[in-house]
Amino acid sequence: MSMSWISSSPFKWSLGIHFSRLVRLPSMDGRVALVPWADMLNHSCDVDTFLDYDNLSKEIVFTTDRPYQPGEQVFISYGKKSNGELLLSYGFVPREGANPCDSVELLVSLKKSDKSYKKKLELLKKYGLSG
Ligand SMILES: C[S@@+](CC[C@H](N)C(=O)[O-])C[C@H]1O[C@@H](n2cnc3c(N)ncnc32)[C@H](O)[C@@H]1O
Repeated sequence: MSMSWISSSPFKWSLGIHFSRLVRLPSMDGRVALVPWADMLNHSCDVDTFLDYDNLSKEIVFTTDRPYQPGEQVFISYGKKSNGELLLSYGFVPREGANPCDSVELLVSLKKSDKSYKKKLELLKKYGLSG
């Protein structure tokens, strides 16, 4: 299918808007929405605030984990994501040590020709590290 009717700049802009501003709604099976006022909220690893769809009021509701003072910046959690996930999805990384959810994925491969193949495989399975 030809995509020549889409010029690349508006397309990239739309993708950027979509990926940096969409909100996942837990009570709607993780469906996503663009919520105009919510796109101003920055992420903090220290808060447990979230947005969700309220079926009773038919509104998007913002729930905070504590009271806020007038003028104080209100943060939201974009989810328990590693620094790599935050960088790829939102283009920023929390300062060093600020993200308790940071993790690194390690891919371990095992060759069948390895003389300890069986033993290593057993151990990987035992500790839930085998795919
Ligand atoms: C939903 S928007 C948040 C509002 C945005 N800061 C603004 O000025 O409109 C998401 C973007 O805000 C920025 N952002 C959010 N939280 C941040 C943080 N803790 N540190 C640095 N940049 C952050 C990132 O560029 C991210 O892609």
